[in-house]
Amino acid sequence: MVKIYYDADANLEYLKGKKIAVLGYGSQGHAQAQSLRDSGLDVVVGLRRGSPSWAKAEADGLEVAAVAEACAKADVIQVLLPDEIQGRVYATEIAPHLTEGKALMFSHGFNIHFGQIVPPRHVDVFLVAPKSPGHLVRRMYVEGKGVPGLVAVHQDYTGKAKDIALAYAKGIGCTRAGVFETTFKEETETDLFGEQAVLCGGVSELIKAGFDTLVEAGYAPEMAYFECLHELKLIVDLIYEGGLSRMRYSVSNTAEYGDYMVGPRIINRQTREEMKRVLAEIQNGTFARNWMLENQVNGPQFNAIRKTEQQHPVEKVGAQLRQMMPWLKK
Ligand SMILES: NC(=O)C1=CN([C@@H]2O[C@H](COP(=O)(O)OP(=O)(O)OC[C@H]3O[C@@H](n4cnc5c(N)ncnc54)[C@H](OP(=O)(O)O)[C@@H]3O)[C@@H](O)[C@H]2O)C=CC1
Ligand SMILES: CC[C@](O)(C(C)=O)C(=O)O
Ligand SMILES: [Mg+2]
Ligand SMILES: [Mg+2]
Repeated sequence: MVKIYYDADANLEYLKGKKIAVLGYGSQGHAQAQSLRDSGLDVVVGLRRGSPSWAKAEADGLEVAAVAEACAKADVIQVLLPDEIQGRVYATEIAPHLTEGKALMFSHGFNIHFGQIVPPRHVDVFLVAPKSPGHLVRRMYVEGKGVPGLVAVHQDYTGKAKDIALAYAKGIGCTRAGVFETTFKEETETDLFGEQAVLCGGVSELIKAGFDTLVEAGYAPEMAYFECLHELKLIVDLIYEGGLSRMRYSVSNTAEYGDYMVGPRIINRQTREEMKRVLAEIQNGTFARNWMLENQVNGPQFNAIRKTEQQHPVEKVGAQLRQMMPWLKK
């Protein structure tokens, strides 16, 4: 049975009097740094001098320093830089400051699990991984709620690694929703699988395939956009609140019958076989190797696909339609 920790299991005192360096001020960095600060903890954000993130963090009232400087003064170093550059920044700017008894932490186990970062024995190494995009981590914290999170300890040098990790999870609101104990291996492999097969890769392709099918059959792109993208959020909100059953309770019986008849034709045996192959490539390191190699040559394939995807007609019609819904802008 998986162990779950809530507010009462975590004590912020383990971080009181300690300095926390949050490296990066992107999706997770801005959310975690601000929430830790609002939880009464001492935070410095580590960034590239003069970068857009530096100005943002300063405007949000946070102490900011260059990465090496932040690591030098910190007791706990949270690495919220893009996964693909963590190994390089670790070697040059973080490792020299990992003196005995400090803590090195992550929100994704990629670099530790795939051996891109090998910390010294004399530090704690753990992860606190919110199961949510960063902007919602912050929004939920501000609303007095929280997103679920994962905690895993890779190295416990001080004997206090889990206590410090749970205090950190409390500082960003995760213990309000529940923090689940796991391992770096399990977090890394399930996170990669989820984002590739379902949450990002699976959903994006499903949206485009549905949209293209309707448009190619002569229906208006606006109709196709509402059916295949806009309404998805409303359906997913119902699933999020009460599972598939809640969604199926709320939609019409016609929609529910269509769901049962057609869903398995779209996500069929072949798709499930492919999912198994995708998982195997994550487990045996093929995906990680390809991603690292892609970055060694400055991401030509990644950048080209990103550009093409931004030009897809569903993005063009969506941009126009969302202008009519100004409340979506933020
Ligand atoms: N996105 C998410 O919601 C989630 C992310 N994670 C994990 O969190 C980590 C961070 O991801 P995410 O928040 O998406 O990252 P982002 O890409 O959103 O942000 C990266 C930040 O790092 C800064 N940065 C980039 N290069 C450098 C550098 N060389 N030196 C110093 N700062 C640099 C960027 O600032 P600038 O470019 O302005 O210099 C930016 O502030 C990853 O491990 C990811 O897997 C885990 C759960 C969810
Ligand atoms: C689903 C994508 C994610 O894993 C996340 C927001 O949890 C990520 O890496 O950004
Ligand atoms: Mg994730
Ligand atoms: Mg991820």
